[in-house]
Amino acid sequence: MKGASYLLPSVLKTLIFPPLLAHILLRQLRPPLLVQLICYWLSLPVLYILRTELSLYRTQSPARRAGACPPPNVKGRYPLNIDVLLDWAKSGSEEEVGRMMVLLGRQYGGTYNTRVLGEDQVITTDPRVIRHALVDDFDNFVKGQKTRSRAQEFLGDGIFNSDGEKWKFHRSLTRPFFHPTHIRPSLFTPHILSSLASMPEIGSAEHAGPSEAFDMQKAMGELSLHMAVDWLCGVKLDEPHSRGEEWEEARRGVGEAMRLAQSAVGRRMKIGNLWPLFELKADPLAKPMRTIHAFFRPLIQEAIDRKAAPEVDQGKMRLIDRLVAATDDLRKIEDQLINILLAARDTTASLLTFCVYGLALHPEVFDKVREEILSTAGMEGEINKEIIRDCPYTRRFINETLRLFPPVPLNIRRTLRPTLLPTSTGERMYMPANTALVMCTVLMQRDKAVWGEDAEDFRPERWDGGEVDEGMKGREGFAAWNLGPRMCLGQPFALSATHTFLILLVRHLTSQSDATKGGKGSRIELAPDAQPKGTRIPPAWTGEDGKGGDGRARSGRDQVWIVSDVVLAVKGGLWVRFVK
Ligand code: HEM
Repeated sequence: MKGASYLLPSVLKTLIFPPLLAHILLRQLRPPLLVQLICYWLSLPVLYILRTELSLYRTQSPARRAGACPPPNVKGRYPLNIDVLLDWAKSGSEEEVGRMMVLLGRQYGGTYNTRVLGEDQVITTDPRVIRHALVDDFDNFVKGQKTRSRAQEFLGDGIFNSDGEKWKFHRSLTRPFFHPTHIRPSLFTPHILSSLASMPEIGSAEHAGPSEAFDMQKAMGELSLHMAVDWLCGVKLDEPHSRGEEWEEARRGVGEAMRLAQSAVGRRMKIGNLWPLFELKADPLAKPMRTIHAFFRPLIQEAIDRKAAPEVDQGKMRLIDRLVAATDDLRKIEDQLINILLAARDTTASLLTFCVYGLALHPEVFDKVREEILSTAGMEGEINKEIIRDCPYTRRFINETLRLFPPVPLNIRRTLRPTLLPTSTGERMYMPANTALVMCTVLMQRDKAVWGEDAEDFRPERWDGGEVDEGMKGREGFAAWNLGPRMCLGQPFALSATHTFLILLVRHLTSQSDATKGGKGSRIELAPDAQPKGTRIPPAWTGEDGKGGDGRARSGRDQVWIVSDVVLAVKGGLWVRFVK
């Protein structure tokens, strides 16, 4: 049975062992059956509490010996913090979970232990702690066997799902292909132009007044899939092909199949060790994985045939060719392609979506971006790296979007050995071995203690000051690309694609704040009226006057409902329209 190696010990420990122990103890006393049954039942919570207290003691004494303290434990109203778990489960959206984390953070500081059901789970928004885990004590903080086993059928042993030597192998194999020489704006331009042409109004001929509203998030998801598959495999998804019916079906379904596989793995992560019990009836990964294999396998075969051909056109070399040249292991090649498609698609789609959101929400920022782009890139002509380099304000705009809306809002690691966490308050916190650390990048990047009183404001100007060229790698409190040896490899891809997209989009648009300045073109507006039922932002979050509310939605600044659905996304889609 899948996952049995984790499920069985868990079931034994939590459900079988306590009544068994009670049975052995009661054997001599022979109480009436009803008393026996009550004792069996009570044995479950009693043993749970005893184990919890023991593990607490085991953490506190080494912490004291090391001159440190354990992270403060959340003190719920009910034993084992069941109320925290219930609040967590009850809260209808990620926004509410985020708010709970903010509230817990206010009470317990930047690093605390939820200890739900007696299990250590340290949550942090402290930049020092995050830096320690991702950079300074990198070898000790791993993805771990538990995470790996939950994603094994989907990600295999690929870069995302491996640690140690395997991870090093994958990283060094693919790293050269992420060099900016393999990533040119011209690679993205045809896909972006075709995406823009399919948008209402931009695609149509002369049109006055507001256009039909459409879901920009969906459009960005499709665009990112097309760009990533082309870069990985050299295949244009909308071009005719001769790979047969089965591949055609896989081509149409691969985006959705990736989404389903990701959400099945995400669900396993949330459920924990007992996930196999929830998959007894059906394997949620079976169907999506069939589509994903049917998509990639013929492409790998084509790359193998290309390898055998006498002359390979270097200009047309793609990552798939590099993988095929480096190994004969088809499973490894496929794992790596799936991992990188996963890494590239939703993250880029999320960044592009929130860039459009930021432009629509902040007309004055839009006008600055537009002015810079038009004075550097003009209204037409090819886009190249020099043009992108000469758009520093646009880069600041992208950084600010990544700060407030990081596509990967949190990251999880597990300790191999005990460690001392250096915190921003100067205190050192003891973390035992085999303990999960949840790093909430999104909360750290919105934290006033880290970014100042205006942390919740969208202000690209905060990135002024010469650091931009270094990609803000060392900026304390910014980890949208991750930090340290596992830092995102795809940064040049995502940035080049996003700059190219912004340049091409802005060429179609006029000034947002002053129509008289703009000339031809449209403005882009959010279309809350088109938002599907049940996905509009609740009024209590934004407040009557659109300011303040109850503290959620960046204290009422946001006008859409933001959720963390594997990556950061807008609930129900980002509905916008172009207005002449
Ligand atoms: C805005 C877009 C993107 C953001 C914000 C982003 C962010 C991240 C983050 C936070 C990680 C660390 C994940 C972890 O530790 O579990 C990561 C890893 C990674 N990213 Fe990205 N990413 C983006 C786009 C891309 C793209 C376009 C590609 C490929 C074309 C890519 C390839 C990778 C790879 C291969 C890794 C794994 C690195 C490793 O474990 O050594 N990313 N990315």
